Amino acid sequence: MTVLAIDQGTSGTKAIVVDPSDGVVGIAEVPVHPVYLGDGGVEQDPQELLESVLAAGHQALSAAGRSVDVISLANQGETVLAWDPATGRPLSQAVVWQDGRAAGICAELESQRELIEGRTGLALEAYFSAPKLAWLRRNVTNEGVVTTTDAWLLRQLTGEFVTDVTTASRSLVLDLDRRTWDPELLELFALGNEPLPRIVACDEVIGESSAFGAPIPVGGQVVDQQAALFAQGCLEAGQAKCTFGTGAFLLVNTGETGPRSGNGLTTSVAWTLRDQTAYCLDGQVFTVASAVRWLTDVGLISAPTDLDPLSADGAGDVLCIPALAGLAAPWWRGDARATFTGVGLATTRGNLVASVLQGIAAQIAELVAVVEQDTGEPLQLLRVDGGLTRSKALMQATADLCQVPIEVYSSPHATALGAAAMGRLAIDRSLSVGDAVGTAGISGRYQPQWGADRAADFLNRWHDVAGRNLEEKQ
Ligand SMILES: O=P(O)(O)OC[C@H](O)CO
Repeated sequence: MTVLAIDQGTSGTKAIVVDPSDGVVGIAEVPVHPVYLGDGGVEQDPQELLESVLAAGHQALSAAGRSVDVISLANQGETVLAWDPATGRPLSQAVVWQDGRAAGICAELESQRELIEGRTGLALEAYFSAPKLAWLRRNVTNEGVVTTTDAWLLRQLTGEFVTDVTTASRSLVLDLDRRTWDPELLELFALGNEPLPRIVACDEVIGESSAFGAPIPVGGQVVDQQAALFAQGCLEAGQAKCTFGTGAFLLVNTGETGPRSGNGLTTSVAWTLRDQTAYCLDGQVFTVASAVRWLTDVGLISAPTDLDPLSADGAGDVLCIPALAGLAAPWWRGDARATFTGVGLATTRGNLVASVLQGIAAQIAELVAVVEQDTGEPLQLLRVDGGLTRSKALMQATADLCQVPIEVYSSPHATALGAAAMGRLAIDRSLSVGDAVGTAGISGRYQPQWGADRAADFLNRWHDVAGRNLEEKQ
């Protein structure tokens, strides 16, 4: 069964054609261009998203030179828009997951925090989709429907009005244990009268698409992070992956139950496959490739390939909290901003670059510590994927500060491969979940080179600076 898997991400859309015996036989990538507004807004042009999906799909298919049996779609998770259900025409810009403008809507619901967080497993934060949907209704339009981008793209491809259960679990209006829309929460966000997409499993065939020629079934729909967790073969409780993309996203499989984190992580549906649901705990670093793009924009590096040579001499006395778009789990301070401390006349460009990489790794180490607290088990191994795993300096800093061995996934297409495996499960009911994923190849390993004391000392100092930074903002 050959699959066209499309990974519609924040900075681009990737499409791959995967054949079970020949592997990836066609690849195409089309960039998309988020616009960073001064007020914390981050928007995308929905038409650009759709065109990128169509262009990447067509290009991958023509590179592969063969037909496919199913089309799969991984999506950004929390990016939303308003659109006309009759025509599919967008009625707003897409409001991107990094957009902080719905923070006021969350603040208004402060007294309901416990109820919302307990029922959804999430944090009452503008990052998730329902506050953004409410923001669109209040500030942009009362017309049409408001949904996450997957529901709109799937409508464009198939004519169906659906979202998958993993995407719904990133909304703040899903009852996580029942996996149904929650009327009480919808009322709280003033979304009670909105038509909502039907929630489907990740391995459901939702319809057919003629967007790429002859009609092809569409099945295998999932949030991009969950797709990568699946591709990395994290099928057992306790197995974890971190994807280094626009942000970094650490997910740990928790098995058939969705335990609520007492420590600031969030809980989502990892997938529903073969009528079985798996859950995951997840923590986020909002800016990783975004931080590297910022380093490029301000002229500290000319391209991501400069990261390793420039940071070779280390950060010196410089400590960086790279909170360029706020701090996510476990702090949940969207208002935080980046700081550099310890900068002196002898500080070099390389010290600043190294401090940003260390700051990213420190945030991941904070997440690992919370995962260990929540699960009561030390993490044995962290599997990683995503473009920035090419930075050996960043991977080594992550191994050093997390004090965990790291294995780098051998393919640069983890997310698309995860969606493709779900697509195969959708059209081949005899295929098992384990056989659909196969064995993850490893292209690199990193062992911690720092001792535990050195890592703890660094993290204590880093944590103090982060804490002072947050106090000053209060
Ligand atoms: O577009 P990516 O790959 O950076 O991932 C987006 C995240 O899933 C947002 O939560």
